[in-house]
Amino acid sequence: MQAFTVEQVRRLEAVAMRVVPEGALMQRAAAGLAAVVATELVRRTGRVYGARVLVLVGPGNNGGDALWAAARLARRGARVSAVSVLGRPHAEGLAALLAAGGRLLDADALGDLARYDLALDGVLGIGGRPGLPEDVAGLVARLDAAHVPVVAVDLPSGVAADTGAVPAEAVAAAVTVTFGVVKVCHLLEPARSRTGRLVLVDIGLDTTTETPEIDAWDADRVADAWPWPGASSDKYGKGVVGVDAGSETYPGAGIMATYGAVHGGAGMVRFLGPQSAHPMITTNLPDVVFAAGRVQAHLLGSGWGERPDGTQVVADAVGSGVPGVLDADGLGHRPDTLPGSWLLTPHAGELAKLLGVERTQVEDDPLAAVRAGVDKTGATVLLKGATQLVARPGTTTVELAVPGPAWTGQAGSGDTLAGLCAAVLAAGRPAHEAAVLAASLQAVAAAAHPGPLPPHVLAERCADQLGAWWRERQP
Ligand SMILES: NC(=O)C1=CN([C@@H]2O[C@H](COP(=O)(O)OP(=O)(O)OC[C@H]3O[C@@H](n4cnc5c(N)ncnc54)[C@H](OP(=O)(O)O)[C@@H]3O)[C@@H](O)[C@H]2O)[C@@H](O)CC1
Ligand SMILES: [K+]
Repeated sequence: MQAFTVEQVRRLEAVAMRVVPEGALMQRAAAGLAAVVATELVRRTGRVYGARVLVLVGPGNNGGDALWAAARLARRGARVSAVSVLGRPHAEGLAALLAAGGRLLDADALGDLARYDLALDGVLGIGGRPGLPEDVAGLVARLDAAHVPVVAVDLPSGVAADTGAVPAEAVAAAVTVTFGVVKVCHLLEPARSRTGRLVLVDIGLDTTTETPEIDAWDADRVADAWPWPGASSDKYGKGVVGVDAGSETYPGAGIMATYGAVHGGAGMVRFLGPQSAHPMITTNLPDVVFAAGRVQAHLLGSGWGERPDGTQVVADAVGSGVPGVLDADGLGHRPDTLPGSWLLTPHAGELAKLLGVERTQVEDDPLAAVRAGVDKTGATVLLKGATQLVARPGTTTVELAVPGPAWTGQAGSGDTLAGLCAAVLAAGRPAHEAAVLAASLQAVAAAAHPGPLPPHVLAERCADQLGAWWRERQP
């Protein structure tokens, strides 16, 4: 699934408008919206005829879409009330609703909101600035308190369309019906959670002229793209990972990174971290070797803490010409520039530090931040967190890993994820693919189990997930 910016949508719309009659795009949008709302009404109440629908109407075309859709529902017998909450409503849309038997009510004449079966949020669309005026926010809160499900038109009003930020009040929708293309806010938290179930209505926009802002992966694509070993693969074909992670202070990070590399399918793992981790690794992962030698991907930095020789270790690994993953404390030891074959795996705080900005700046616009990480370092960057984003040199498109359950945000998850990334990297995949495959595998495995599970146990579930995918793909 691909997502686009508001500016791109406006360009696509302008191109389409040259070949379709005036108003045609809005009619396509309204027809698709009405069909989704009708299905939703039947699912929730068993009927469209007689169902009560409240339409919140803003001043722009978003309100126009809502009104034209509401007119279609009114013609099918729904009892539709519209309330103009901001500016002047779309004139033709309002006329169509009134002609179809709908009503326009004052905001103070809405009565008990609990009697509405569903509300349509047509307040703001892609022309909206984040946040809602106080009285609109109040009405939205009352609908929420009355448990009235909201279908958002194009996007939940109040969210930032291009970043997914929710800096102030915003609608929380059960369903969002969007038109033409998916927008960034539908895919990135915190706006993603306010989008509910997303339905894309085709209005005939040709997206091939635009570079997508986001390329979002799903589980099937991950399974198809996984570097499955061939019949003649040996351990070098699958890839050897060299793990220099953990420290005497934080031996666990090295152990968990090793769990990730082993369960991510590495052909062999060399553990080059602290001595104190050896007994635990020997007991639980006896296939791991402790001798230095040929590796096809490095993993450095997780749990290093203070590491006096860190800069030299990173420089030597980068200088070897082999790709690698640089995680956590290792990020502070990176050289000025890195090749794109190296993957940095910061969380928001670490990326903020790398960029010399406040953490909130990364959280408010993660797309811009992850791209800035690439510009600053030359490397491929995986920004870890509630939404996991991968940016790389040479393209503005940011890849989005399959999202996982919130409980995976725990100490040690990042170490095992770094190990999973290194396993895919060692199998010969480019850094951006290693990042998105590994992050997605961890998320899918977590979603398949009632967590929370400790990170090293989740690493084992990742291997189970790979096994399940493998079996599904056998003839
Ligand atoms: N593009 C397409 O392909 C198609 C698009 N379609 C539909 O059009 C929608 C976009 O319509 P749109 O451009 O009229 O903008 P929309 O969001 O309705 O409202 C802008 C108005 O709101 C106001 N305003 C903004 N923020 C505010 C705030 N926080 N608080 C208060 N006021 C605020 C703003 O005021 P101003 O900025 O002038 O101050 C302006 O008056 C799109 O989402 C989709 O539903 C479909 O029909 C099919 C084809
Ligand atoms: K809306």
